[in-house]
Amino acid sequence: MTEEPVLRVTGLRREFGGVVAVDGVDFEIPRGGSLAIVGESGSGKSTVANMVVGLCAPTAGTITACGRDRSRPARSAKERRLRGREVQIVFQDPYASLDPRHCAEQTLDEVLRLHRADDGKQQRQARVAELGDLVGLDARQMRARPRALSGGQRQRIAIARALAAEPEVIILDESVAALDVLVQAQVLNLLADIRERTGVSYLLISHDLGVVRQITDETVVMRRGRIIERGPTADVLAHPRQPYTQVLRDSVPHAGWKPTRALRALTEGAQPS
Ligand SMILES: Nc1ncnc2c1ncn2[C@@H]1O[C@H](COP(=O)(O)OP(=O)(O)OP(=O)(O)O)[C@@H](O)[C@H]1O
Repeated sequence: MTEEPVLRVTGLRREFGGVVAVDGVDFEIPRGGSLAIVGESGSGKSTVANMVVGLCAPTAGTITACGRDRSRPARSAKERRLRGREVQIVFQDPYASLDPRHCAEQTLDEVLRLHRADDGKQQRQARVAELGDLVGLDARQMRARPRALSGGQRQRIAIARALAAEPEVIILDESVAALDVLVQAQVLNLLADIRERTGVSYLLISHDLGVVRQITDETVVMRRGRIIERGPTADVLAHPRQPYTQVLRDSVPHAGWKPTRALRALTEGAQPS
């Protein structure tokens, strides 16, 4: 018997007024797996992420995490807590999502109070130290306010905060997009290492195929709210079947990069040939 996927999404749809942002999206992530959603700006990636984590309700379709349905808003604080142990999200800008008055220790302690209510102060302190170690923050950094830390260090706190709830799935919504290349590489290594050590699954939202290549097993490509291509990440990147995916791949900026005619056609709404 095959194991139940940790996350399954079927027929997902979201409308905003007259705009269909997401239309008939299906995918699943096996336990410990890592799936990327790629696509140009406005293709519906973040709307899918927000529906999975529960920030936005689907117009239609189902979302199941750890075998439990989460397609409709949670009806109680207990249900919200339970869902928080299934799926967490890390956004692009940790500065906006971290409380500027709290150091990492306080931020993590707050999550532990919520999700490990039976633990005493000492157990929580030990767990906070463990989480700091896991994301590579030293004692000084754990006691500093967010504004005294670098972007990479702040993003490590955001990752530790997501891990504190011991979720089965972490959504990484452009989580390394704002970091410079060197720090981005360090955080990507860290994420790969965490997956190996904890068995957590990732749903990675990214427009950067270089990032996708490094930490995902499978990729789906979205265009105008629909999935147009899917497969193992290495195959999708090496042998894209859709012209759109080819254009996405070929337009990854590098030294001396100039937009191709196909990319210009795409951004102007025409079908690339
Ligand atoms: N709250 C909202 N109200 C109205 N329209 C929305 C809302 N959120 C998203 N949309 C629309 O839904 C579509 C998909 O947006 P979404 O943010 O999911 O795309 P994306 O692929 O994540 O883009 P980006 O990479 O730029 O973040 C867009 O046309 C967007 O304008």
